[in-house]
Amino acid sequence: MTAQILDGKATAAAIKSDLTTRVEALKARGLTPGLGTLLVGEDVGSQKYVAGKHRDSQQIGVNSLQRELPATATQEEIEAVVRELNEDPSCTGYIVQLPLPRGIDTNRVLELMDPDKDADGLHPTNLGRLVLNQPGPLPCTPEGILVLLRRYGVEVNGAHVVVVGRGVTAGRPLPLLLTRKSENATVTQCHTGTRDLPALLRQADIVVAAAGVPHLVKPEDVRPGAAVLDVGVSRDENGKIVGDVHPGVRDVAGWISPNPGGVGPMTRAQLLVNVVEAAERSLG
Ligand SMILES: Nc1nc(=O)c2c([nH]1)NC[C@@H]1CN(c3ccc(C(=O)N[C@@H](CCC(=O)O)C(=O)O)cc3)C=[N+]21
Repeated sequence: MTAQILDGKATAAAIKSDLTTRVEALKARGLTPGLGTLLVGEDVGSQKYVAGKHRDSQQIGVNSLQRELPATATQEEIEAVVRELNEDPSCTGYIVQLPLPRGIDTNRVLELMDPDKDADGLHPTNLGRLVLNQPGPLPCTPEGILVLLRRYGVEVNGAHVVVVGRGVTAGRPLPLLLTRKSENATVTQCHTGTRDLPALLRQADIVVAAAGVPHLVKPEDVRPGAAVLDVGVSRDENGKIVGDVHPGVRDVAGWISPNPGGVGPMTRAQLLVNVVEAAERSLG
């Protein structure tokens, strides 16, 4: 069997086309949404993602506000930019690209953000809203994964989803989304402390690999016909992306998200959804 491709690039393009109409409507009401990014340091991967986010924004008519600080920036300098973005009315949503340099208190920076401008859905208030089933911006990678599964008709209701990884942007919030009544999945969360990962993977209808370990999920660990989503963004010595899913999984799985071209573009699309929705909410 060769897996059906969960095409994140095409799905993201469809989402962006829908958002273009909504941005035009906002502009007609006098509000042009603006996406801010704060990038601290010179990490090549982070620079690429941030550049991609601004390219996407421009495509749908959203303004870009790019803020950059050197890796040597202090806590106070970073917090000053966050305050500036909170107060700037032309910035309707923004993200602080993670990770921040060592020595910076990331949680203090994230808590300082205006939760209503939190385009990542990672502010403690918004993660709290998610736990409490209250409306708010959703974390982009988990929501992007759900939208991709929905678009390709992968059954989530009643499915056993095995999530590998417990990072704040993907692995930890994803089970919160999947176990809402509206999605109704059963989730097993695995991580580096999991005793027999292959045994759990083999039970999964859907595998989400978000551990950041190259080729962690092997073909022999995947149930034939399962859906496999690759969130991994490790890089090899040439700077090429290496996912958490072994390429051989393609011959076993029923659905697979390519990497690049799968979850990454969906993450970026959901970021724009959050920016547009925040702007819509601000107009009431
Ligand atoms: N505050 C914050 N929010 C994030 O959402 C966030 C973050 N920090 N830090 C780092 C991770 C990683 N991440 C990616 C986004 C898009 C692609 C993406 O679009 N990748 C392209 C390929 C890009 C390439 O080839 O280099 C693709 O998959 O097709 C990848 C990775 C967001 N992150």
